Amino acid sequence: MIGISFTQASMAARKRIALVAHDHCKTFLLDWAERQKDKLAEHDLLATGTTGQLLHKRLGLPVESMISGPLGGDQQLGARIAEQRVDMLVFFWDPFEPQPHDPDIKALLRVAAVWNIPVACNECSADYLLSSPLMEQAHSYRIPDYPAYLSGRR
Ligand SMILES: O=C(CO)COP(=O)(O)O
Repeated sequence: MIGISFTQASMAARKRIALVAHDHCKTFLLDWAERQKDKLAEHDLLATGTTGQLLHKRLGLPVESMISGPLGGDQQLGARIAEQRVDMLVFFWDPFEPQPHDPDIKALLRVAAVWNIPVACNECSADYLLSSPLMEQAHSYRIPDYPAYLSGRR
């Protein structure tokens, strides 16, 4: 990435996990979340609108819900990532159906890559993430050095 320098940030042991699923993938996410409930309960959960409502109903855990995805929820989560208020994204996006808010979805996935947060796009990768020893410990990771970026923008 030209013109961007990086710095180290600390990710706390307790993660802020964003959970999102498109309609045809919601059952997969809900079943996965129920299976992983004990692990998820150790972290803070947030989600797009419908996904959050369904997760709360299924798990009985607190879930901070944004607006529904097609109405701007993906963008809300993207903004939280840019503000370093989300540590991890589990997004079961639908590989078989076009979505009306595709630009928002791309933007969410892009900003997650920019800020170097772990992303799982399906059940198997989500299992790999949750089974990482890093889930239970604070660790440092690389993020864009925004003050350095800004001082170079003269
Ligand atoms: O569309 C979504 C993500 O792009 C998900 O939104 P909902 O959780 O509101 O269905």
